[in-house]
This record gives sequence, structure tokens and C-alpha cells, in this order.
Amino acid sequence: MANKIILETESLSKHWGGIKALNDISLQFHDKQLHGVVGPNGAGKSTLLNMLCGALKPSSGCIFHNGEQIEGMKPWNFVRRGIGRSFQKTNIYADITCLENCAIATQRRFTGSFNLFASRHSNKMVTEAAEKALLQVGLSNRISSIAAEISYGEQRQLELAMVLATDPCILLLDEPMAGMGHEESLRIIELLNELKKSYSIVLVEHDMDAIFELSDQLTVLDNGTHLITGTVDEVRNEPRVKEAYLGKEEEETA
Ligand SMILES: Nc1ncnc2c1ncn2[C@@H]1O[C@H](COP(=O)(O)OP(=O)(O)OP(=O)(O)O)[C@@H](O)[C@H]1O
Repeated sequence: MANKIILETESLSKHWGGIKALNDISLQFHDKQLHGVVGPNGAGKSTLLNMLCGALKPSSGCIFHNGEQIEGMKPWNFVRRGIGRSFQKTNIYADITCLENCAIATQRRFTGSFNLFASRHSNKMVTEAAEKALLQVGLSNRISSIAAEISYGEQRQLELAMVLATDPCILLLDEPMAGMGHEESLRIIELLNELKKSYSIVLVEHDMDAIFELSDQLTVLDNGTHLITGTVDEVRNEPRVKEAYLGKEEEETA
């Protein structure tokens, strides 16, 4: 039986003036699966993630989380619902420790009136959640390191830890392997293979080898339109995709 649908878009569109960044996109994201999203530059991948995390309001269409319509809600409501987002550019606070970075991320859960109840007890919970997130990404040995002083690859791992520290059930990841060397990418692939056993992951990534290895479902966007969603084999064997994207990539890398 297929895993349950945890997040869903229905005819989702985002237009800026005459630019149709995304047009009429209907997708389903399943629990404990990794759903890859690929497409050439400007296809609309980041726009999709920005709408799925509540940072951007759709021009039209709907987003459902566990069947409940959420596209009109505030971004912090998305976080509280367990929808966590990482960014293309490293988004860490450079001058403080890895633990402090994760603690700040954890506190994003406790926004608004929750701050009224800040206490030693909640501080302990925040620290424990931050430590757990660092452990999950293999950075336990960096707890007290200043973020600016760890390697670039570790900084990307730290950013993943900061998403995990918000206690998500859905991870929206925008190019977590960007700028990484081969060894560092392999570490992230291993990590995502582990994380997808517990989370629903939407992964935007230009590294095709990584996307093919990791994706349970794969969506191709092209110029704001939805070309296809299927298994990696289905997508790779689709003639339109072969010609338009993967064929080109494969030729280039052959
Ligand atoms: N704030 C904005 N105002 C106007 N146009 C925008 C804005 N943000 C994105 N766009 C346009 O929307 C389209 C989709 O952009 P988006 O960043 O989502 O693509 P992408 O697939 O993530 O590209 P890349 O792989 O280069 O990151 C592009 O034509 C882009 O120029």
C-alpha cells in the first residue's frame, strides 16, 4: 500500500506580472518518501518550495497538509505544523556555536504566546532538541564549534540540523549539495537515505546522480509547467524528458 499523502498541491500557480513562475501544478507528497524535483534554471523549483513552506502566497490554487487547506496561513504556522525548509545559500549564524544555531532554530517552534512560558525547563528542552538535531546529521563532535570555523560541507550539514531542530515531519530541501565536493555529497546522500525513513522529503537538486539514487518519486518542471511525475525509471524513460533534460545531461556527462 502506498504511504499516506502528507502534503498536496492543487492547481498551484505563482505569477509575477507576465512571468508565470509556476502554472497549475498538482502534486502529491507521501509520508516517508523522498520526492525529487528537477528542471532547468528558472523552471520554478524554488518558487514551489517557497509556497510549500508558506514564505510565498500562491496567485491561485491550494496546498493541503494532512488534508487541511493551509496556503493562506502565516509562515510560522507552517513551521508549527512540521513543515521545515532549508535554503540554497547557507543560512547559518556564523559567529555562534553549532549548538546555538540549532537552539535558535528550535525556538522558531515556540513563537507568539509560547514565549510567555520560556523557563529553565523549556531551555533544557531546546538544548536537548538542538543536540539531537546535531546528532542526526553526524555533527555531535561540533556542538561547541563556532559555525564559521567548520568546513563548508559541515555548514550544509548544520543547516540540515537547523531544519531538523524545528521538529518537522516534512523537509523541504533546496540544493543541499550545492557547492560540495564528491566526498561531502556522498555524506549528504547517505544522510538523506537515512532521514527519508522517518520524514517526508521534497528535494530540489541539480545533482542528477544524487536525485536518481534518492528519489522514490521524481517530478520534472519546465518553465513553470509540470512535465511528469513518476518513479526514476518512468521519468528517465519518458521521451519528452529524455530529449529536453536528462538526455542533454547524459550527453554532457558521457
Ligand atoms: N520575486 C520574483 N519576482 C519576479 N520573478 C521571479 C521572482 N522569483 C522568481 N521569479 C521568476 O520565476 C521563475 C522561476 O524561478 P525559480 O527561482 O523558482 O526557478 P528555479 O527552478 O528554482 O531556478 P534555479 O534552478 O535557477 O534556482 C524565473 O523566471 C524567475 O526569474
